[in-house]
Amino acid sequence: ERSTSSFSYSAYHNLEEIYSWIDNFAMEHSDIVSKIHIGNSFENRPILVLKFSTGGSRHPAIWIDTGIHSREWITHATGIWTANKIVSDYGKDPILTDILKAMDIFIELVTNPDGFAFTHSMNRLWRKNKSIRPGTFCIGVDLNRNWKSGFGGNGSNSNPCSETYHGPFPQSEPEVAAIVKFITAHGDFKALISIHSYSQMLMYPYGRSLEPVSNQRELYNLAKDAVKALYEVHGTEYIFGSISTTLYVASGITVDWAYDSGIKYAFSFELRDTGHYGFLLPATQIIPTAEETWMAIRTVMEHTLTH
Ligand SMILES: O=C(O)[C@H](Cc1ccccc1)CC(O)(O)C[N+](=O)[O-]
Ligand SMILES: [Zn+2]
Repeated sequence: ERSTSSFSYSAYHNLEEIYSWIDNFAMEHSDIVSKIHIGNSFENRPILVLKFSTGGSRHPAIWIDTGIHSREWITHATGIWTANKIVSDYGKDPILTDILKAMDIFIELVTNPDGFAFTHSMNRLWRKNKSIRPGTFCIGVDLNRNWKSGFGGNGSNSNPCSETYHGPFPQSEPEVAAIVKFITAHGDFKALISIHSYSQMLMYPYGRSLEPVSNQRELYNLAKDAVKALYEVHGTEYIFGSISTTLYVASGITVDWAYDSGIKYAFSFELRDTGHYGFLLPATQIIPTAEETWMAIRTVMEHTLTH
């Protein structure tokens, strides 16, 4: 009996439960799934990535990260359900099967493990990582402001006590540096999807400026198609557009770094809801959220495969 079949995909789980699920999941699906240890967090927890591959040495790749902000629990839960969806649907869903025959998918489920552990132990609304440095008593860097692209610009803060503190220098945080090292060494990522909550938005670069990216029209139309596919599942309405024009200016963010590194299909999701529950989204909404989000993710993946 597979231990992942006793795992509840409709409940929130703590770090230990997720890490043991990752181990079991990779073992039980070893034909297509492998677990990669890409580094360690500030408090020395392992940073783990699930790789989905049907073989081939040089497949172009797609990156998905969840939980970069630790309080956004719906994102880890959605990522876990999505991982299981991929192994369940491979060989059955022709679109996914085509994607996986040609491309590899990498999912980092707990992108901020120290912060995530802290949301379970001490502060449910913790956002940043848990790094500490001389000169301040305030803890943590906003990992979605620590990337090199636009580092230190508007929409990030140099005050270590700020929730959007960008850190002392780009990639100062091990959680960011590990991803940069992995994606750069791989060298053939075609798409990146960084998943946040909440607001119900699908966004693309830039965050650091109002200037449109070169393939803005393509990204706009892809986001429109993805949001439509999402809506058709449960009627959830998303807005979409560039980060700076749809939400606010934010600098040093994941998707701007990805785009500037040549990943032309870079997106950020803001999952459910629009503020009623916010970060405290009830577990009853995990599976409906994951089901609708999958349709948008699959739309982005399919476009990446065919363009
Ligand atoms: O400010 C943020 O990093 C996200 C918005 C965002 C998401 C992706 C790229 C740039 C900004 C908002 C959130 O998901 O963190 C929710 N929040 O403000 O806590
Ligand atoms: Zn966030």
